[in-house]
Amino acid sequence: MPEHAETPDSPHSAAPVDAPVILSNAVGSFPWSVFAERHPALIRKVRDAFPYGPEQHRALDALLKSSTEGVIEPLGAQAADREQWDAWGQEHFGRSWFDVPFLWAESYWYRQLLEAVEYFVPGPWKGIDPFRPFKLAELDTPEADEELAALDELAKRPVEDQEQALLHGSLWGNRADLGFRLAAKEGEPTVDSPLVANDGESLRALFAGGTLCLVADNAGRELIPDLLLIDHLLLHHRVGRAALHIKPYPYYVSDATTADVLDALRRLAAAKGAAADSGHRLWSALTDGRLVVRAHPFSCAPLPYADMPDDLRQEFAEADVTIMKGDLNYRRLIGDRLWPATTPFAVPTAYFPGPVAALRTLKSDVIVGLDARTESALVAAEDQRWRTSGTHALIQVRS
Ligand SMILES: O=P(O)(O)OC[C@@]1(O)O[C@H](CO)[C@@H](O)[C@@H]1O
Repeated sequence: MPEHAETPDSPHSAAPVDAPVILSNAVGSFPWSVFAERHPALIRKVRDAFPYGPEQHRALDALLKSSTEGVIEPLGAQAADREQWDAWGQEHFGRSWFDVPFLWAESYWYRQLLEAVEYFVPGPWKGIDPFRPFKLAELDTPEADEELAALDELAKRPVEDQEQALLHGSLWGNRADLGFRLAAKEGEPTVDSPLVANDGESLRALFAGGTLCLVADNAGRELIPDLLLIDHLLLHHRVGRAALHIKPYPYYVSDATTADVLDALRRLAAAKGAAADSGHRLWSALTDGRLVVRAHPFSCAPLPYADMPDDLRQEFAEADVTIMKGDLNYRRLIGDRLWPATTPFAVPTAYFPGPVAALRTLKSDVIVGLDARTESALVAAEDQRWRTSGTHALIQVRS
């Protein structure tokens, strides 16, 4: 068993339980680097982006110290979601951040970051998203302009080709979330390599005029292609209705919230040509209810989807297909465990209440559904770096 994993299962987990849960305590491992390197860099970035007062700086200092060399503390008694977090994992309080499940620890770290900047505290900073400047900056780049302008050419191609291109746009839009970029070396990642698993055709076969749930990941240059894909599917009656699941509050740096959806829609509507047309159609779809935005509290839970509450389970059960975007949703979908990479995708997703697809670039150790040849070729070329480099991607489906 790898050093940074443990077999005892979380008391919450209803998922198959054979594979060890990932921890962060092996120095030099990917999860270790998130706590030891990525989080301190993120705190620096957030401090630089806002003129926070002395109390907030002190709280950020305390979080940095606790999460690198201290232990996990409960939320303050005044926090409205304290009971919720106790229920989600009070057994982890008092332990080192590195010694509890990586998924739980990372989620709770983001909750504590919001506490430090007073995001939930009544007062002037309430509701100020510490990541918003970075998300907005992404929408205002020459690359974003080019991507939107390319839609005019795409609109001239056959509808099938458009769908294929928009699906891949949504997939590769996941490549560079801000947390990832904080860790990546200059210029990385750049290549769209062949997919390591590609169930794209099976996914497209599930677009049969019913309901799509798209569980979004990052704002900015990932959310825009997600919205363009939804617009295309609605326009061509490939789906009749879409539910876009976003986060109820800022999370994992660049994860999309309602405010980010609105920024993306405004960005589209203010563009020219086909991009603006999409923006206006999406606006109408929201107005007439063909597109709904959902911000379920479980979207920010530190747990796998195997533990989802009944109302969410019901919603996914009623969809023709649920698309899970991104790396974190993948970890939550299959469980943040060191599965053998050749485990069939259908095994850890067997609990999911309806057809489910993952669109993900590979940015953490977790993976299933590879054929043995693909895994050997990746290992021969890159040792284990392919798991976390963000240069590989997959589409996996369980119908
Ligand atoms: O979910 P996303 O945006 O694709 O990726 C999130 C991520 O950058 O954050 C986690 C580590 O901090 C990993 O799951 C992954 O590397």
